[in-house]
Amino acid sequence: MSLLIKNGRIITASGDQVADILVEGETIVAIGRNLPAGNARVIDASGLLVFPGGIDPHVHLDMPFMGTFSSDSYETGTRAALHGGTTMVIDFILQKQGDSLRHALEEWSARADGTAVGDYSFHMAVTDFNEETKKEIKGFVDEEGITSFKTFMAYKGALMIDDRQMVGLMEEVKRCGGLVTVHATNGDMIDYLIAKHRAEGKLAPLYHYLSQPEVTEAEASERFAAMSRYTGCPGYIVHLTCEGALNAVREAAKCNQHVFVETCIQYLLLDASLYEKDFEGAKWVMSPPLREKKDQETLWAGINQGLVNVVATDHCPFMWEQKLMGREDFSKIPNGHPAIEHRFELLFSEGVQGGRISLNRFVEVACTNPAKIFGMFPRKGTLGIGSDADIVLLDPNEEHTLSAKTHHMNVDYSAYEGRAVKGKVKTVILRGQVAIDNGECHLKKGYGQFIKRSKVTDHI
Ligand SMILES: NC(=O)NCCC(=O)O
Ligand SMILES: [Zn+2]
Ligand SMILES: [Zn+2]
Repeated sequence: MSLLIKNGRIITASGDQVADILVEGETIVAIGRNLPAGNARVIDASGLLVFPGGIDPHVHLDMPFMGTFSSDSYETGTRAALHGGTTMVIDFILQKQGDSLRHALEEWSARADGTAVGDYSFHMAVTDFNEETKKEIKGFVDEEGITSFKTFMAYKGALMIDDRQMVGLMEEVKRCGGLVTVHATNGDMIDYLIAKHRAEGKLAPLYHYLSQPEVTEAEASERFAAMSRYTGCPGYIVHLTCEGALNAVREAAKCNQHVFVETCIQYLLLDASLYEKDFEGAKWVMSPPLREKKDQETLWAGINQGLVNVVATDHCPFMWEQKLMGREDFSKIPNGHPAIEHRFELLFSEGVQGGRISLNRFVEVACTNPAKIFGMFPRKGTLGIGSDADIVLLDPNEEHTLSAKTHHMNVDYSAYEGRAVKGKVKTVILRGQVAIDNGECHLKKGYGQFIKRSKVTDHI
């Protein structure tokens, strides 16, 4: 099937032009003025912005975590993502401590294969690095197209690895041509503070926040950057939230290191005052927690300074019933919040319409950098001849309000209830197929493809 998208304002990380895009099958074959339609279905994009499909490289779908599962499946999560202009996500496989990486891959593939509506890939989370795990890394990079390895410096006793394992993993990942990503907070310090608050009977969601002060993130980010510098392994810090942690990266950048930074939409827009709402604060219990207004300013500036490379979501939704598991004890509230559907529009509304970032910068952090850093560019993350036809048409002037009553995520509350947004995704195309049009999804469960990624050494 052919598609001709006519007269849209096409925005890439470096371009801005009014033109047409011709799609044949799954691929963009021409971009120019007054392209002939031939037999193609014509989509009029006059007055609309035309972006590459959004890529959210940090989501948790159907994930076993804290005694329950995140509530969006690959079907509901990727469909909701498409509604909001995100055509591809990268999820996390979690190795069980004492078990193999391969086994975890099989378990995750069984949940995702044939169910995703949008495209997806996996990061491999290494929670137990040993001689056996070490032997598996090369096969993931060379054969599976899974080239990024996630680590946790927190969640002590569950997912956390120590520095000995981190350095060993980094050496092996560098040798194989991959990238190590990290949840960078000091797990021992947090473990101590959680125990202290519980012993003092301080059990409300507010104490989740007070158990993870800024210093826990700044210290771990600095330590991670030092280990990345020593081993020469490219690093990527996920969900960075605060000034102290970004300053650690600023120092690392002076050494010309590859330490990439991701923040998430919630850390740009929401702040820790939400934890003062008694148990309702559980809606925003996530790790790291929301921070202060001054951190939001630092993160927006970090985007413009090129220090913050990616804006993701860390989408990890739980039903209110699941959040109630921590009614009597903040440490039992499943960590995470729902956002996969809203990242693209919120970043456009608050970032571009709010005058904080340019249109090109918007595309860079929401589409292009995730594709480049994770080895999918230029197939994904841009609008170019030969790229996958993953295309978003957005009306910059349409205003709407976010609500659990209208969202498509499988979760019964909205972390952004009542929030006004200026800019609405109207049409989404995924690999040449119209996925979303006027609020309706036209793709079936199983259309989403697993996307193999290239070695990091091929593109850094
Ligand atoms: N972030 C969060 O609170 N939940 C998901 C797991 C993680 O990314 O740490
Ligand atoms: Zn994390
Ligand atoms: Zn996460």
